[in-house]
Amino acid sequence: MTALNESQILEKLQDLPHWTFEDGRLHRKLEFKDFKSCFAFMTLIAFEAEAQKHHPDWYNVYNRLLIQLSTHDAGGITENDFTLAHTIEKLYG
Ligand SMILES: C[C@H](O)[C@H](O)[C@H]1CNC2=NC(N)=NC(=O)C2=N1
Repeated sequence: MTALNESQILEKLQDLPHWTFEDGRLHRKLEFKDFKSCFAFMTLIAFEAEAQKHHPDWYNVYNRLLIQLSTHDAGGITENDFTLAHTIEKLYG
């Protein structure tokens, strides 16, 4: 899958108002009630990531989660990142 250029990325981000494009990755910060609900959500994403064969880079501190999406194989952002980002938004509700 080919990497999208910056204007394509910014256009697609219009549909993802909580996401930003930083340091070559799509970023989303999420906050939960506590660690348990955060980790439960990470588990949901993990199963979706397996199904999509596309996996997030992420960083968790207690109830906070930073998700950073990119396509390692393409060295940039691809449709796969946007598909996973939309899945994450849907699951977060
Ligand atoms: C073979 C396997 O599908 C690939 O290595 C997948 C796995 N998950 C992946 N996830 C992400 N974020 N980028 C990739 O390039 C990638 N490649």
